[in-house]
Amino acid sequence: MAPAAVNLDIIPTASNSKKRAYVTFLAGNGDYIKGVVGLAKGLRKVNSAYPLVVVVLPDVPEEHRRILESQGCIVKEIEPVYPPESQTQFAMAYYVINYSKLRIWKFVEYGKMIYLDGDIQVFDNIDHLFDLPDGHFYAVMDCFCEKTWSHSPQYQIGYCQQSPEKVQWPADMGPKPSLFFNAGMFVFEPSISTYDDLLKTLIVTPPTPFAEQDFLNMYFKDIYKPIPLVYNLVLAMLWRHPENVDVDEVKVVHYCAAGSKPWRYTGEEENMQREDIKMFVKKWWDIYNDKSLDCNKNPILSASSNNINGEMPALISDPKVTVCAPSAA
Ligand SMILES: O=c1ccn([C@@H]2O[C@H](COP(=O)(O)OP(=O)(O)O)[C@@H](O)[C@H]2O)c(=O)[nH]1
Ligand SMILES: OC[C@H]1O[C@H](O[C@@H]2[C@@H](O)[C@H](O)[C@@H](O)[C@H](O)[C@@H]2O)[C@H](O)[C@@H](O)[C@H]1O
Ligand SMILES: [Mn+2]
Repeated sequence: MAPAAVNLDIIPTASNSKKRAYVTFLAGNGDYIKGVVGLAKGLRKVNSAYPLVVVVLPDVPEEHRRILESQGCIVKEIEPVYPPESQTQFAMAYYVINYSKLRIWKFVEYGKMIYLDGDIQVFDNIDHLFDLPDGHFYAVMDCFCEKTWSHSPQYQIGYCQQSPEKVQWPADMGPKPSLFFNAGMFVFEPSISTYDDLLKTLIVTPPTPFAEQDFLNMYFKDIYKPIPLVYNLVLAMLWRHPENVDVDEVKVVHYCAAGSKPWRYTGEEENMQREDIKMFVKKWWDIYNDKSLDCNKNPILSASSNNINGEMPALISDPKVTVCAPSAA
């Protein structure tokens, strides 16, 4: 049995009435912009009530920032955060830029935020996660079975927290490691004191292969609470732990398996010809290509609050036209 996740049916409503937002991260002038545009459209499709803040590094071209703004995103530039110098090899060389995610703790104009990687898509509304009680760090448990984990003792002995009964943690390997989350999706509360402490701690923490993911796991291990994997389906779960996955229940998909990023998908890599993978890649493209989900800053819509009849303008109820400013923005 996998460790019990928080039961989302019985969560009390958080008292926190401060602003809320989704936040994602964009670096470079490559094709991740497509991922973020897809995400913005996906959040709109499921009627999320909260805006998407896109944190960009200075190397994101002006043109890409304009595209994001035209999609209704709030673009905020941040300075990169670099890890201390070391000889460590990251699981992927580009993970070095991911420490910049730590800057999002600075956004205290928001009481609570949900971080989503740019290679994530939402297929169902997850706004209710903002109501989770304060004081914890919520995320989905990761899987240790893919080759990117080959540096770890877990991988070497075939242990995965997703099916801990298959290979038990051996007593002679010391205490069982704490639960480990995937850092592509998490619910957190911005805080200046946490932000300052994160950066101070980073300076004295040697980098490890999963970069900021390892660091966040270490930093938040005492307040981490797992949430069900429907909130961040790491695609490798489909072939590593199929008994844990109900494809029809999945709300959030994380295209992190090698070869699965929809905008780079060729179908050639291992597992990429699976029907479930092809279905999720197609579903991503359907959202990305759906023109009715483009943010349409139509002046008629923005005049709606002045409507003299006190009625909703016809356009608002027209399903082909999308209001881009979320109601709670
Ligand atoms: O060239 C890049 C590489 C990464 N990212 C951002 O960093 C996140 C983490 O990288 P990625 O999702 O590729 O890692 P994975 O989840 O596949 O391990 C991405 O989702 C993007 O939000 C980016 O903007 N540009
Ligand atoms: O910088 C570290 C990165 O680590 C994560 O990568 C994943 C992914 O690469 C899979 O291929 C692995 O199998 C999986 O376990 C691993 O966690 C996050 O998704 C990403 O947002 C980022 O934090
Ligand atoms: Mn990712």
